[in-house]
Amino acid sequence: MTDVEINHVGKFFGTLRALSGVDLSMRSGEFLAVLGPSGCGKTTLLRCVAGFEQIDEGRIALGGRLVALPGVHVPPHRRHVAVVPQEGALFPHLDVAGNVAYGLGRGRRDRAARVEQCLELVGLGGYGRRMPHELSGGQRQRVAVARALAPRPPLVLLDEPFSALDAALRSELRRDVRRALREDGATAILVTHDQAEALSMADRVAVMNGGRIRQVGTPAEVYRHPADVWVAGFVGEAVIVPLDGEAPGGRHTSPLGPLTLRDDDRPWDGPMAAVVRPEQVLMTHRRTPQAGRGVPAVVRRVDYHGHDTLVAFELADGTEAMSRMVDGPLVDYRPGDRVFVLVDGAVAAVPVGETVTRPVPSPR
Ligand SMILES: Nc1ncnc2c1ncn2[C@@H]1O[C@H](COP(=O)(O)OP(=O)(O)OP(=O)(O)O)[C@@H](O)[C@H]1O
Repeated sequence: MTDVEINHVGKFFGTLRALSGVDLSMRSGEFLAVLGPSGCGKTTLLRCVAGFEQIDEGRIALGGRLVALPGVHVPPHRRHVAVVPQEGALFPHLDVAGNVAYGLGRGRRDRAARVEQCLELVGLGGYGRRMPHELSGGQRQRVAVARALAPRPPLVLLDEPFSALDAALRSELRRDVRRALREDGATAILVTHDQAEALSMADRVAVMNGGRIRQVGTPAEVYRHPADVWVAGFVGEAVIVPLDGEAPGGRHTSPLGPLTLRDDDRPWDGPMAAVVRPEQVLMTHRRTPQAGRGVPAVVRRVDYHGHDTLVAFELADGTEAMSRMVDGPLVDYRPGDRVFVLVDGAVAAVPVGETVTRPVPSPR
């Protein structure tokens, strides 16, 4: 296990600034997801931590040891870091056990036992004699994770390791990999553009855009208290409702009806907006007592997802928004239906501007 300190790291590719003032602090055993859209710099950040790229600004320390500083660069093999790439890249001529044993010293007495233990951690106990071409894509990724864990690296870096897999396999593998890392006590950084993956796996999520960290927090913090409108929209679906800018808290009127703001203590500087999550929008066909104050709307689109349904609707003033409801017999909406909507519970208030507004909290 190791702790990670990334201070004000900057990285250029020629004139392109790929990373800018990146600050991140992780405690030993923590699982951090770096979440951001394509091209935001997350792989570059991972490569700087692994030692595959040199940094131009700032510093990186792993386990209290300085490994990167402009002009100072500890090479990857001396950083004690394991990387699980997008597609496992197993050695095709070695069997599963040979792949997993690859990073273990030849003389290790517990070699075979450790290999089997790692295979069991990833749910592949007994697969040691199979060749990589005899495995499914998901099984190959599991072997890649087992291979990374085998030498007990203090830090494991995962670069979109599930992106090539189908949805059902992905969620199963996420759970198993999360458990394996936890049981092994590894500190881990996962890079992903998939918000569900980041929120479901990580202890904390660092949301990145344009080479900068926009917010760091627990999954619930970044979802419920996004730092700004951009983070709100990237981490889950959001209906953004401009606020009038008068009062710092309390109740606000909006096209969606009255809104109660959650972040009452938040400084109110510049234009602000409310972030309404679709699951907070209740929808009924009739004005029930619960939706007595409901606002009339017309259903425009219905996206059925099995476990839930996302209904897009339009208010009288043309505002478009969404309601998410758990699938059930009462969920029966069609485009053109006249309905009533109501926002249930408090909502976050966020600055509209593109600036970073929250300090990066330390995990300690
Ligand atoms: N070796 C390189 N040379 C020049 N530019 C690069 C290099 N590697 C990355 N970049 C650029 O740096 C920026 C960040 O790239 P990076 O791969 O870190 O993004 P990312 O968030 O991981 O994206 P993706 O999810 O698509 O992999 C991009 O604009 C990319 O084109």
